Amino acid sequence: MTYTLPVPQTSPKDKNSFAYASVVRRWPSIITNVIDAVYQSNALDKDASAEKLDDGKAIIQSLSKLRHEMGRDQALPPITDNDAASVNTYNAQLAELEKAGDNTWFTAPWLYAECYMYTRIRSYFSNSKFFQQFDPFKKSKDDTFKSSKVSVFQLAKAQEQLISGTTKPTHVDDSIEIMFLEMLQMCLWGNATDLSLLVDLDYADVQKLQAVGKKALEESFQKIIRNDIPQLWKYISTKRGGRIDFVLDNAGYELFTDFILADYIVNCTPFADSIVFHPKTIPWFVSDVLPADAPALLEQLLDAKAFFGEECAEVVALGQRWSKMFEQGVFKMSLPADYKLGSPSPSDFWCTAYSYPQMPEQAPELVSDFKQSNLVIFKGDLNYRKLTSDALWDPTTPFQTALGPLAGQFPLLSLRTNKADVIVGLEKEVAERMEKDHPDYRISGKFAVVSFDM
Ligand SMILES: O=P(O)(O)OC[C@@]1(O)O[C@H](CO)[C@@H](O)[C@@H]1O
Repeated sequence: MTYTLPVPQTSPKDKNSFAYASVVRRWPSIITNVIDAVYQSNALDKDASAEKLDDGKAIIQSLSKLRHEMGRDQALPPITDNDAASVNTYNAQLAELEKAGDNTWFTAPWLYAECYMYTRIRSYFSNSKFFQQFDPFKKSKDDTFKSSKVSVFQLAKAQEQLISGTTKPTHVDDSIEIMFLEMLQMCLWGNATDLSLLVDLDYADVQKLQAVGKKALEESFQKIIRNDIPQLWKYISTKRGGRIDFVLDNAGYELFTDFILADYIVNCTPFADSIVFHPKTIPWFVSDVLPADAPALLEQLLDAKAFFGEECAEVVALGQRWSKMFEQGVFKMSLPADYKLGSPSPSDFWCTAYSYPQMPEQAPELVSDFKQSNLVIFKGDLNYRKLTSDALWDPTTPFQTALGPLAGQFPLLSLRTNKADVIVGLEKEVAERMEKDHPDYRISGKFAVVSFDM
């Protein structure tokens, strides 16, 4: 049966919302950056044929038109993409929005319009001749990962110490519980610094959010305003063997922290023997992981000196161990590294505008697959927005209520730093205190929630 959401979704119609600020300020600047990436690609390719240069110019023209449309709050036209299967779902949803008169940039639900924007941007590349596999965000992903050098080196050293000489335990003790908690936190805060947010943060903020020392983690523990780790621990500590899935978020530093946690789980706990990582199928929300981003990260670690500009034996060792784990199938990406962007695949659902309560109806094969997993970890803000339908729930609404028909389907954990209006699962007293003391707690990226359902 089709799920009917009991509350409205967030919308830029509310001028006080983060959704509104994002449509006004962030999206145009993201489109400008894509234009710049295409321009640079043409400018740097000294051997480019006139045909390729014209191809790039046509994309730039379409992108400028898109930005103009947005600024004028025009109606969203149906998307035409020669390849992408998900385009039909966008156009069907758009037809429904049109009936309700909510089919312009400032009247469509924020989640729909944002997913639509990335799919529209993708369509220009997909329909081009020379830019079909071009990721306009690749350079910014790499640049930001480079600037995370301090935390990357620190984590690599700690990880090598932790893992070398460890044999995989068969039973659980207090030290595993303490370390597991720290690892989850490290991975959670790895989400704080995604690229689309960098529009609003300065470099010092980013460094602070990436701090991984013991003291920093203790401080950030206080900032987890809903914390289901005790419930998660009760469940996961009984698991032996099998697999855990990560529905990924950002490439670079966040993916590095995902690999650290995954490495720890398979080598230092009995909770799973293998990990499956789920990337996106098209360039998405600026910094989301594409299939090719995982091998690229391994290469960057293997050649740490060239990439980070400094030797670090532990970083290289991590690159070597993780490469081996991929070869052995202990780590696995759900799409191959040579996946052709946008081509039909079982992962199409991730780049639709559907929320996850619609997963049982729209992607039943994903639900069946996840039922085989010990735990599915959803990383980041966008996954949280989709888990909760990006709706205007009262903050004290139970997470399970917001999950709708997804609740109880498979064990799931959301690790999310708060970067959007939606929030659920808070105690009344916490919600009131946050509203009073930190009115921007939903969007600043400085607070987080860890939510679990099984
Ligand atoms: O999923 P992520 O990387 O944690 O966050 C995605 C994000 O940066 O993009 C949206 C705004 O454009 C917000 O939901 C959120 O702030």
